Amino acid sequence: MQSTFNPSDHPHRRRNPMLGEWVLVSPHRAKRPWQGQSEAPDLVERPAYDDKCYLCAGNKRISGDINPSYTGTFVFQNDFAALNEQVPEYEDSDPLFATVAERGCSRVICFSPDHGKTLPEMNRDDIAAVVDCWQSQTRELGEQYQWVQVFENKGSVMGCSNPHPHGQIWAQHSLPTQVARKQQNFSEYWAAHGRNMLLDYVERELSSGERIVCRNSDWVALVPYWAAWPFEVLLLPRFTVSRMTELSEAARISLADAIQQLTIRYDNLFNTSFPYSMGWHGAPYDASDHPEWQLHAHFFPPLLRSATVRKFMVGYEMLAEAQRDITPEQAAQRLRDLPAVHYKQQ
Ligand SMILES: O=C1CCN([C@@H]2O[C@H](COP(=O)(O)O)[C@@H](O)[C@H]2O)C(=O)N1
Repeated sequence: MQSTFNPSDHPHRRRNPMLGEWVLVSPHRAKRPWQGQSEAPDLVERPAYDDKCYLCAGNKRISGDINPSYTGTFVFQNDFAALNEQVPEYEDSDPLFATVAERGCSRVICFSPDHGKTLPEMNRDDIAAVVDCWQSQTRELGEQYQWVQVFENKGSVMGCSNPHPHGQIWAQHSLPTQVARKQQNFSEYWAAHGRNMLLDYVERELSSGERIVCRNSDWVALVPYWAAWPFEVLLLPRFTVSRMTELSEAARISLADAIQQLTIRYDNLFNTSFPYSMGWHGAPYDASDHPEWQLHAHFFPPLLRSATVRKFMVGYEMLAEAQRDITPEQAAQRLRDLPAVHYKQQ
């Protein structure tokens, strides 16, 4: 047995300080042969307009509403909303069957009228228009709700029900489970150290460099030390900002650049439209300033070793804790070394 511990060879656990959870890292497992399920690579070239698409400009949605001939982003109320306002008050604090009525809203944001262009294929100004829309929607909904969840499910393998590039915005009165847990851990870190956890973390990562994927003057995309998904990325600001609504125009433009750099690398990893679920977390919309919070985005991609082999969070991960094969450092290196030009433009 090797006398000294080597994190690139030896199984070990890493702790996620945002969620207070551990991840099992088993570096040697990445070498095992794969004879399981293969995902069909997404090599489909989509047209700029599809007359059967419910999200395309000018088309009729399932509700019978006609989409406007939009030329930028387009936001509509989800016709199958998971949350709505017409809910009577109800709360039962039974220790085994606690229940509370929840009110909110669900919206869909079409990134652009182009049915075939995902974020990595859009130009930076059009990505900045998506960022502006995230900000304006969050500002509007943050007036009424404590929590606004901006997210995108990209690719059919992520359960995305419509290929037209889009995201969703759900807003609600309660703090969802993951957010409440972050609130607790950020507050405890602030109380113990008098500093902001993610500002400390981003400084440590920038000085180490080994998990950085790409960066610009305002933002850094990195594979977090405690990443669970193989090519999971945390997108962090290098400046103090606790909510999406506080981003200046310059910070929104540099964010569009960071998103473009990251998602191009993602597509270049396996020369396919790289599936992921992504979303933003920032301070809740309540009366506090929340100096313990930093705005940040998570990218959770399922692919593991090719356009057709994905990681499954099943078995051990459902019963014990998240587990990964390649280390975060190896994943970051793979992404960092990829070309900055999209494979379709090469
Ligand atoms: O006519 C439609 C089609 C899809 N939708 C909504 O668009 C959303 C697409 O998002 P997903 O691809 O992430 O499922 C989905 O939640 C679905 O309910 C409408 O609201 N109206």
